[in-house]
Amino acid sequence: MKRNIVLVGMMGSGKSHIGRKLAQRLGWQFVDTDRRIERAMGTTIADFYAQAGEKVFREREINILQQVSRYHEAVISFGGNFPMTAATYRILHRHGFIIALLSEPFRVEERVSRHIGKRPTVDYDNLHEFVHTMMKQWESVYPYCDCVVDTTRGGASQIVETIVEKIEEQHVQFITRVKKETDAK
Ligand SMILES: Nc1ncnc2c1ncn2[C@@H]1O[C@H](COP(=O)(O)OP(=O)(O)O)[C@@H](O)[C@H]1O
Ligand SMILES: O=C(O)C1=C[C@@H](OP(=O)(O)O)[C@@H](O)[C@H](O)C1
Ligand SMILES: [Mg+2]
Repeated sequence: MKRNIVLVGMMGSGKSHIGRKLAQRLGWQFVDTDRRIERAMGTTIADFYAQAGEKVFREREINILQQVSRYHEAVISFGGNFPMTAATYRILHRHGFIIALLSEPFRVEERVSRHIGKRPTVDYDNLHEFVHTMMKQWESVYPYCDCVVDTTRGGASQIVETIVEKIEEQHVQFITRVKKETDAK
């Protein structure tokens, strides 16, 4: 039995966008680790990253994983460079159905170019090469994910339905949140 759905994968694959829509479709809560960090730190990811540095940023992401991994009925989107180590994978996999999103390089380049400055680790001067390297890194992670979904084409609603179908095909069982009487009020 799983508790939640986690979305991982390269930047620009649509984790935040699709994650929100998937949560709406399921009537679940949506958590984006970037938004959590921004709320906790009272600043943007770009500013926090610039001030605190990569090591502290990754520690924050792992800390959020520890906070949210036991949530029920939540769709949780992680950052595109979230450290997928044996230790973080164990936590993700224990409670979460892990969905990796991937898109073809041209689409990733197009999407990450929309909000320059938002993603602090992107090398915009060598974007093509940067995306290629990022894809290579993610390739080794896909085999460990419960399902991989291509988000190059199709609107969000279509991709969400593909994900729902895959979950049904795999007969994934989720522990449902115990509804309190006050929920209905
Ligand atoms: N299926 C899609 N169709 C059209 N636009 C999309 C789709 N998925 C993502 N986008 C857009 O691409 C950009 C990057 O998506 P985002 O969800 O932030 O990706 P990630 O969180 O994986 O970096 C956003 O502007 C988003 O609205
Ligand atoms: O790890 C990183 O360097 C980041 C990845 C990006 O995640 P996305 O995959 O959601 O774009 C971005 O949102 C975040 O601000 C920083
Ligand atoms: Mg995102």
